[in-house]
Amino acid sequence: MPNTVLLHPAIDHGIKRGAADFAGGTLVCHCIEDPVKVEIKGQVVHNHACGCTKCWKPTGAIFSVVAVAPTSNVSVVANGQKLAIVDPGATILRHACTVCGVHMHGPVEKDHAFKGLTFVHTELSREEGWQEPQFAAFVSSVIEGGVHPDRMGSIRDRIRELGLVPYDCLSPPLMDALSTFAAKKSGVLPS
Ligand SMILES: N[C@@H](CCC(=O)N[C@@H](CS)C(=O)NCC(=O)O)C(=O)O
Ligand SMILES: [Zn+2]
Ligand SMILES: [Zn+2]
Repeated sequence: MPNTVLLHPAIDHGIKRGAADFAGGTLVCHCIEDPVKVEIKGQVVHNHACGCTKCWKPTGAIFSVVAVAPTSNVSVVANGQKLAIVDPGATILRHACTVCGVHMHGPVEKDHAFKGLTFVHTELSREEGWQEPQFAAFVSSVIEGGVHPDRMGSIRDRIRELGLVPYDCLSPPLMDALSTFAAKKSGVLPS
């Protein structure tokens, strides 16, 4: 029987490769009137599916698709007065539209391996050529979002079928970056 598990509309029909020379684009929230717009200069990196409960997902999706861009490449260009920070205590300062609920940009500003990067959802842009998702992160966390644990086998099978590796935290290079940051901070590694 074919695997009919739906993860996220941007990947459910197969993953489309991004363009190497992509110039960037504009994210637009779901408001019909006065939408918030966020401009990203250049390509994103580390695009991935995320199963955690904190990342924004379109209606019906069990995964988020989220990437990062250098914060200096990200600017709010319209209706920024509608944005509010979802959780000021979180590492990722997710700025959501207070009318439609869509998360528009999430900078990391505290002392952290990802400081200087902003988390963004490229599906909010009409431009084509954004980097495609590279892996699936926080897969087990979809259970915390309400997915029955019995579905995890077919969910991981579908992720692999799409050509992604399912991880229950971040990918090994990103986990290594977090641990390298911690080791430098504690003095175990020279900084
Ligand atoms: N199991 C937790 C995991 C949350 C989590 O750690 N999310 C990751 C991936 S986005 C993270 O780095 N969060 C930092 C933050 O939310 O600021 C959940 O699903 O709520
Ligand atoms: Zn909105
Ligand atoms: Zn997440």
